Amino acid sequence: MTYAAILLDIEGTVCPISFVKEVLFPFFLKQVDALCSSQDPQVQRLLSQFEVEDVSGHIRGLVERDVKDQILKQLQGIVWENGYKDGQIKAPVYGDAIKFIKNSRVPVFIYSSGSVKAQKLLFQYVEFSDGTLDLRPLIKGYFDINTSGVKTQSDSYTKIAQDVVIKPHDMLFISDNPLELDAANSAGMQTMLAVRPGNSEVEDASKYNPITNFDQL
Ligand SMILES: CSCCC(=O)C(=O)COP(=O)(O)O
Ligand SMILES: [Mg+2]
Repeated sequence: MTYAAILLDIEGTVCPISFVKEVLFPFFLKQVDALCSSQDPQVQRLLSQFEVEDVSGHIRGLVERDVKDQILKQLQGIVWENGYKDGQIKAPVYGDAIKFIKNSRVPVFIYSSGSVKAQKLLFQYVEFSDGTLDLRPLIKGYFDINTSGVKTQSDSYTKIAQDVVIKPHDMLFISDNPLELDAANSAGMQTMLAVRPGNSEVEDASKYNPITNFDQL
């Protein structure tokens, strides 16, 4: 497989799903009430876009159902920033993914449902030895549902390729989600399935070019 750029999903690909579901989401949920009474203008502007009476209940429901909602994802980025900055959160990026990003001979881009702000925080505070490692200088660009659309639609991948100024076929997208791989494939990208401990089992995984480790690239 030859490619000129690589596009990586986050959850279930470069870090475990359990980090998002058992660390990031609970951290956010604990702050929902404080968030809803925040006087911060950016937070207030985002909250006002939820056209519901029970904003706090609505937000909790979105998190519980793991809805990839643009407003929610921006609010999560704002809340997680405090957790990363005061050392409560460190991102457990897989060792093989760290090694791959460090040694990649092609530019590395990220595409996640998490906001670009949340993505940058995750790569700034990568758990490493007894401290953290900042991988941001090695990441060429970030895409989210706000910049590029939802990850299960092929148009999103067409737009990303246009933004990177590359032919879709010259980009390799790796994700744990076959629906995302189908969408990227329809846009002409090459794809691989990330198979990691704790990921949902994928029917017919062999047809998606599965890898369990970035050393296999
Ligand atoms: C950027 S870290 C937060 C991850 C997140 O909120 C999420 O929904 C994960 O989605 P992904 O597209 O990375 O599978
Ligand atoms: Mg994923």
